Amino acid sequence: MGGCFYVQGEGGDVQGAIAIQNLCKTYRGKRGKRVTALADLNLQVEVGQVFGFLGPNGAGKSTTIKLLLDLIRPTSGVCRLFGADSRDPATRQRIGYLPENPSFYDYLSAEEYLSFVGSAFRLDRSIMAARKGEVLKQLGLWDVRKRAIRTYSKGMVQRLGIAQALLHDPDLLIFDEPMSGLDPLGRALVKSVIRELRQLGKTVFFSTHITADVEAVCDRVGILVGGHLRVVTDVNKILTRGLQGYVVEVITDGGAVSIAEVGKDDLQKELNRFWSEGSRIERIEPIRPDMESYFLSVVQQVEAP
Ligand SMILES: Nc1ncnc2c1ncn2[C@@H]1O[C@H](COP(=O)(O)OP(=O)(O)OP(=O)(O)O)[C@@H](O)[C@H]1O
Repeated sequence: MGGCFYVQGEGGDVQGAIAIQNLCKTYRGKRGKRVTALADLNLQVEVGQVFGFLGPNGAGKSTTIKLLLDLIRPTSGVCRLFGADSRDPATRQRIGYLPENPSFYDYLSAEEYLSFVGSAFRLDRSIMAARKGEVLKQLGLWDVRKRAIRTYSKGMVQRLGIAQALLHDPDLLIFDEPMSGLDPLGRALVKSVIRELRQLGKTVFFSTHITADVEAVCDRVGILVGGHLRVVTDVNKILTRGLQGYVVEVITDGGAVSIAEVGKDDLQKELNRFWSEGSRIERIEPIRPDMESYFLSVVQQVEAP
């Protein structure tokens, strides 16, 4: 098993929003058995990036996030948030956090719960009122704001989890599987919230095992497998490299639709042939590896004997 592969061409702020150095976490499992959840993690996330932390189940994603938030202690290593030690409680003021399985005081309404969160962050009364309205509307919870949380669906609870993370207008959002439990509408909503956060210059770090979500919203991706960070790269670099060929759809002289796969060096030759046969070119699409095939290839490399 090799080390982490940092793809060339990345620079930026030395401190960054997140800087993780030599982070290790070993749990004591059943009968004192040691479980190495994270092995020597080094990772930097720049200010303003949307970073997808991708990995299969049990890869160590939640462990990393809990370490970043000082909810658990590392076996060794350090995490820095905007240059400050993540164990410093003052860093919390700049972070919004969505846990993996959010659960709230469910006898409260969303509005009451957000007031509780706002007071924990010592938000000024008028700012709190304005922010509560903004995030409730942003997450589609305005109409149900006075209902007890226990009457909410799973997706509504998840969206409230994101609303409470945004309430104090933090600079860094750390979301543990933000799209989990959401229907397609909810997923689209959360993706648009993440894009809005990027436009505001916020940094978003979120864990997921859903490759399409990384493809849809992330600037950068880190792939974690079995506690080891395997790759950190720009999402665009994965999506634009490795052209394998083209799908060409043509309408023949006789009006029939024909779809052909053409090798990446044969496009011009094949187009000339179609034209000479009197066919009309309807569609040309490049065939490239998507995030899913890239992710699978990284995981399979690790699993290969
Ligand atoms: N409190 C704990 N005690 C013992 N082992 C633990 C504990 N928490 C996590 N682990 C183990 O550490 C490893 C990493 O778990 P972690 O929850 O960080 O992974 P994950 O990538 O978030 O997984 P998932 O996508 O399933 O949530 C797993 O083998 C898990 O069983």
